[in-house]
Amino acid sequence: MESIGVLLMCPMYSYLEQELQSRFNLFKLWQQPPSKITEFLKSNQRTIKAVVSNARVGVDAQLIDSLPNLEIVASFSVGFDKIDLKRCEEKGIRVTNTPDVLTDDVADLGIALILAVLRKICPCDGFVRSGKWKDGDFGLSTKFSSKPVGIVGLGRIGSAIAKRAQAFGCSISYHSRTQKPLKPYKYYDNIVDLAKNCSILVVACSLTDETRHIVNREVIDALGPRGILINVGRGAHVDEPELVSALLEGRLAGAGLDVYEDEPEVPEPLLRLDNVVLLPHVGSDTVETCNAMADLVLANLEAHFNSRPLPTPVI
Ligand SMILES: O=CC(=O)O
Repeated sequence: MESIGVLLMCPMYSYLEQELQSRFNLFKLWQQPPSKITEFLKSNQRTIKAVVSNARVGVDAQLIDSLPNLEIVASFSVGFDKIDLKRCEEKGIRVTNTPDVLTDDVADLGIALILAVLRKICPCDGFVRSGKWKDGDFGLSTKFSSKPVGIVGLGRIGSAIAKRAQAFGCSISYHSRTQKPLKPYKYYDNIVDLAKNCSILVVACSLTDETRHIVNREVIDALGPRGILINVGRGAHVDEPELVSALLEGRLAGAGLDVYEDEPEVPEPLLRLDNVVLLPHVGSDTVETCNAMADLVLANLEAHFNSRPLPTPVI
């Protein structure tokens, strides 16, 4: 394996980097000066047979075209919306991701965001630290248990969020492309109707052309001034300027966001709102899960180069 060239797109979890380094001929793209990247790719194009990407960086058609011996793209992420799947398919390049191992963490964080927004965890923490508690009580927040929760996308992560929210006594409904006959939750074929009928809307679907900006002004207005929006999917699921104006105008009660349209940029007005909880895209970032994701990336590469079936193929 030491002779197989693997191109790592950006700095990643150190354990993964070390293991790739010890098993393959590892190239680190970000260590090349931008003006030298074309030359670097040209001089190593014969050796590089695999690319390791992640949710933030992906792999575009230009890079794929510049690596004629590329056989596999292994993403250190469950989402593959930044990988040009069409180009990979055209060229017979395999693509893998890291599903299942991160489901619990992302679902846990979804629930944490709901609780943080409704129970005002961050402002409460600030209240204690600033010493304001000595001047009086904090005030009231909003109950989570038994609230109606609407989930956009009832895949692995959406289902795990549903299960957790059920344990809080919440009624669960969902919107997805097709109804899931085995799921005991109310289905809406229209996201606006889902938003009208819940007070917590959680986005947990994958990003596709159909789900880009699926949460638009109409959906936000259907959720209404007592509703909150939670996004653990992708920033581009939400029309961000519409979300910002709804929050500023009081047309939405709050939001808990782990993802943004233009990461790491976060719309500036959100930084001043205390009914919004902002996380830096850390849904799966626990030691346990990152170890498991790294092992899955390595297992996919090893399987591919030993002509075994891929553990978690996308294509
Ligand atoms: O966003 C994170 C992932 O896709 O794994």
